Amino acid sequence: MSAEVVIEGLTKSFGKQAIWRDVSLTLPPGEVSVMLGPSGTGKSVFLKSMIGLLKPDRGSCVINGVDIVTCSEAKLYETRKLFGVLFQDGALFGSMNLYDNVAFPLREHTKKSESEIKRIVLEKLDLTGLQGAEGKLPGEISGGMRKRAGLARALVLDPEIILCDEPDSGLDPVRTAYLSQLLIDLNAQIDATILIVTHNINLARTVPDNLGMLFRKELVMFGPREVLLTSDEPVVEQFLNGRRLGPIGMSEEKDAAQMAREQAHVEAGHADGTAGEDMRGVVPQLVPTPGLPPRQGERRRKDRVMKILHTLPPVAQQGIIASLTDDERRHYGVGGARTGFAQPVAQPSPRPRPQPGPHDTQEIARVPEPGWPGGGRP
Ligand SMILES: Nc1ncnc2c1ncn2[C@@H]1O[C@H](COP(=O)(O)OP(=O)(O)OP(=O)(O)O)[C@@H](O)[C@H]1O
Repeated sequence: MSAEVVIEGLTKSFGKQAIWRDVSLTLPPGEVSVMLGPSGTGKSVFLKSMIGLLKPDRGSCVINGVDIVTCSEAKLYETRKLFGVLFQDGALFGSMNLYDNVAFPLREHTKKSESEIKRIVLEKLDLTGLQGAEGKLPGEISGGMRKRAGLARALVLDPEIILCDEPDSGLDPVRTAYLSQLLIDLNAQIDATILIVTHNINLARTVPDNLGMLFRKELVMFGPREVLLTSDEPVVEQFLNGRRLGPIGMSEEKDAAQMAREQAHVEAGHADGTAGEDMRGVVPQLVPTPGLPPRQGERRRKDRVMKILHTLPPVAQQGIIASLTDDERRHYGVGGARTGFAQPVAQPSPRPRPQPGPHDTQEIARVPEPGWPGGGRP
C-alpha cells in the first residue's frame, strides 16, 4: 500500500530565519525519492514539517486528501499513523531491548494482544536482518544494527510512507550499501512511498526513482533520477560529484569572487579534492534481491516518466531510454532494439547545455496502453 504526497508552496522559517520557501513537489505513490542538500539547508526540518512535527508558515502537504498543515489535531494524529520515520540516530530507547523498542508503537497506538505484537515484531526484525538480536540493548549493538532496529520500529504500523533522515550517517560504505539494498527490498515487499534525506552520493545515484535538492532556501530541482544525474545545474553537479569547485561553500553559498578564485586555482592545475572522475551519468538503479517481487513503484514510474519523456532534457531522455528492455522499448514505441546493458550516459566534453525547445520526435514516448508485455503490471 502506498500514498501520494502532494506538497505545494511549502514555506518555513524560524523567527526571521527563512529555512526554505515555496517548495512544491509530489512524491509519487510507491516510488523512492531522495532529497539532497548541503548541511543546514533544512532537510530535517522538511521531514518534520511533512509529519506535522513542525508547522510550516504557509503552503500545503496533502496526503490521502488531508492537508496536514491545516487539518485538525485529530486528523493529524490519524494521518501520522501512515508514516514510519527512521530518525538519524535510530531514536531508540536506551533502556529497552530491541524487542521492546520495536514493540513500542504497537503498544502505544494499537490494542493488539501481546501474541500478535510478538508476531509483528519478530517479522519486522527478520525483515531488517535482526533475527536473534531482540534481547540486546541499543548500547550493545553496532550503529548499523541500530539503524536497522530503527527501521524495524518504523515498519511495525505498516506505514504507507517511510521517511528516512540520513540512514547512512555513521555507517561505513559497505554497511551503507547493505542499507541501500534493504530500502529497495523493503519497497519491493511493502510498496511504501519512501523519502530519504542523505548526503551519500552513492546512495543518491543508485537507490531512488526521483531526486531533489534543496539549496539557497529553495528546492533547486525535483524529478526523475535521470534528470538530476545528468544535470548541468552547477549546484547539483557540484554536490553529486562531491567537489569543492562550485556554488556550495564550507559554511554557506559562495560569492562570485570566491568562485572565480577557485576556478582559476583548478585551471592552474591544482587538485580540487576529488578523484578527478566526472561522476555525471545514469548508473543502473538497484533492483530487489532475487526471489523478491518486482517493485510496483518502478513499474508505475516507467509509465509516468515515459508520459513526460518529451518534456525532459535530451540527455535525461537518453538515460531513461537506455535503461529500458527491448520489450519496454517496443511497448513505449521508443528507440531501436537494445544492444547491451544500460550504460552510463557518456558525456561529451565539453558538454552542451540542454536547450529548451522541441526534442527529437523519435525519442518521444507515446502514452502507454494497458496490457503490459510479460504481465506483472499492477
Ligand atoms: N526547532 C528549531 N528552532 C529553530 N531553528 C531550527 C529548529 N530546527 C532546525 N532549525 C534550524 O534550521 C536550519 C536547518 O536545519 P536542518 O537540521 O533541517 O538542516 P539539514 O539540512 O537537515 O542539515 P544536516 O544535513 O546538517 O543534518 C538550521 O539552521 C537549524 O539551526
